Amino acid sequence: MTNTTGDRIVKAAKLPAECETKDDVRAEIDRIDQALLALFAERHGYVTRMAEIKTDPHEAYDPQRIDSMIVKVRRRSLDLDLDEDQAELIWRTLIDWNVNYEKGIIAARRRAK
Ligand SMILES: C=C(O[C@@H]1C=C(C(=O)O)C=C[C@H]1O)C(=O)O
Repeated sequence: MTNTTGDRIVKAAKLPAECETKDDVRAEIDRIDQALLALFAERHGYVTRMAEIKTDPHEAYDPQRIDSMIVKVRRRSLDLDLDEDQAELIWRTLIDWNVNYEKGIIAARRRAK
């Protein structure tokens, strides 16, 4: 299911306005978190593959790629009425972790040679 801008959205069992109790809200949050986790896991598979393709630990940090991603994240947050700073913080935290993850994989592979 996608929205008008072509973004994949998770079908809500209840829309926010239809939630009458805290448990109603939490059930929907849990449903979305489950979908987010699956997407994070899928994304991580590509980050791992990227670590296999890169040959130098210094390649792990790609500032141009990161800057372009943050521009897109902030712009799409605006379109989705999400706080841009919150979105940027989430993505920078994710990317920072991935950079260190990639560095570790690349460095370990080089040591093993
Ligand atoms: C996945 C990559 O490696 C790093 C991790 C990134 C990410 O988690 O999106 C983005 C840039 C890189 O610093 C990449 O170079 O595209």
